[in-house]
Amino acid sequence: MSTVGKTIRCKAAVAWGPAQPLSIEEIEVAPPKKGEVRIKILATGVCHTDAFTLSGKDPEGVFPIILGHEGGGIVESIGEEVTTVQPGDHVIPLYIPECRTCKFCKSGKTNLCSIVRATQGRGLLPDETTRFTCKVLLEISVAKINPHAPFDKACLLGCGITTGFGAAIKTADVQPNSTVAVFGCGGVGLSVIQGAVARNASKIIAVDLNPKKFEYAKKLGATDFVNPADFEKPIQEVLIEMTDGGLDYTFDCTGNTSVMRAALEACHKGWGQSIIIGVAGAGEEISTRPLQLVTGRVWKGSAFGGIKGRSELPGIVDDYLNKKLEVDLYITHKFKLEEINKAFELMHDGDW
Ligand SMILES: NC(=O)C1=CN([C@@H]2O[C@H](COP(=O)(O)OP(=O)(O)OC[C@H]3O[C@@H](n4cnc5c(N)ncnc54)[C@H](OP(=O)(O)O)[C@@H]3O)[C@@H](O)[C@H]2O)C=CC1
Ligand SMILES: N[C@@H](CCC(=O)N[C@@H](CSC=O)C(=O)NCC(=O)O)C(=O)O
Ligand SMILES: [Zn+2]
Ligand SMILES: [Zn+2]
Repeated sequence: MSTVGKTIRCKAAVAWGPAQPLSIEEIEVAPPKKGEVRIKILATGVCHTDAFTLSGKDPEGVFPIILGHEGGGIVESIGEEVTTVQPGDHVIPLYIPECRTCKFCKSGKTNLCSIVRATQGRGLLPDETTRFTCKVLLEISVAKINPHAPFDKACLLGCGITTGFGAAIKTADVQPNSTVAVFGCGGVGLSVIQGAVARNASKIIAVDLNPKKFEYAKKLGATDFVNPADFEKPIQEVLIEMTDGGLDYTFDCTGNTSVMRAALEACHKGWGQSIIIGVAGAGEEISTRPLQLVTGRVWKGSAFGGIKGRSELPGIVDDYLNKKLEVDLYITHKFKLEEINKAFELMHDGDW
């Protein structure tokens, strides 16, 4: 029986409050309005940003909330005036949309489309309402992808992998034969490594407190492995000694503001660039001696790897299908929705 135009009942993992386990609830999903798309979500990854929001440290975290911004699914129905996707299309939802008409989209300088940002942090659509309670998005927040891509893999391209890969190849524009250090080798950091390999960097140093992450970093092409716990001196000094004065590019993929400082200060004087990808908690700030910047180091940030979701994400999905981008290695476990809390526990343990 067709569900078009009707309210749907489905299951969702709801966070009722900070630091509480998610609870599986039946929710109602209203039909999409003008310019909106209702999606049947079939798979989702868990990104550290989900854990961050769940922790209560996200200044924009409003509860109750249905987490999960790394998804894949099929368009179930569309609202009036939607023209670029239709029911049955395979899609990845975008947390940064691409309207192609706002000042940001037209600038050619950024992927940070502004259309939903004002209401997004409050869990609302731009008309200040919600269809929830579920996955109804604006048409501009949907990337249509190759239907041959399996959702349980492609969903990871909806955040972590694309973010790290894009930060290396787009935001930093890593050059051949350059040196790179990646702080934090979770899903995001491992993908920076993939981007650095794609750009033929000559030295790629994986930095993590958890040595288990080095197995993955090695498989993806990191050349050196450094655990800050093995050294008594600041990690930036260790890295500067290893690289004859510092790195060409460093990336923070931890969200820890002390690590962000170390990553900047590990850069080579005169030209080193440090890219902040990690998300830090409410009230946290970064600092360094201004001399670090005066002497030519550059501090930048990157959201979703600088990737424009509708224009560029479908090509990244094709790169995966054409075996140019590794995704399968990232999947350590698969859980049913009812077991979602185990996924968060494993992310915090990092012990798999
Ligand atoms: N800007 C953007 O668009 C995006 C930002 N993010 C952010 O990027 C960050 C990484 O996300 P994700 O890869 O999913 O996270 P993970 O938790 O999977 O990975 C983080 C890694 O950093 C390690 N780590 C923690 N502290 C340190 C330290 N002091 N020195 C070195 N390594 C350390 C962790 O080790 P251990 O296992 O021991 O904890 C872990 O291996 C998060 O802050 C997330 O919110 C994510 C997606 C998009
Ligand atoms: N709500 C947080 C900010 C969260 C954040 O930094 N989001 C990143 C993506 S992280 C994905 O896993 C992002 O793309 N931000 C773009 C933006 O416009 O915010 C807070 O308020 O600190
Ligand atoms: Zn994410
Ligand atoms: Zn826009």
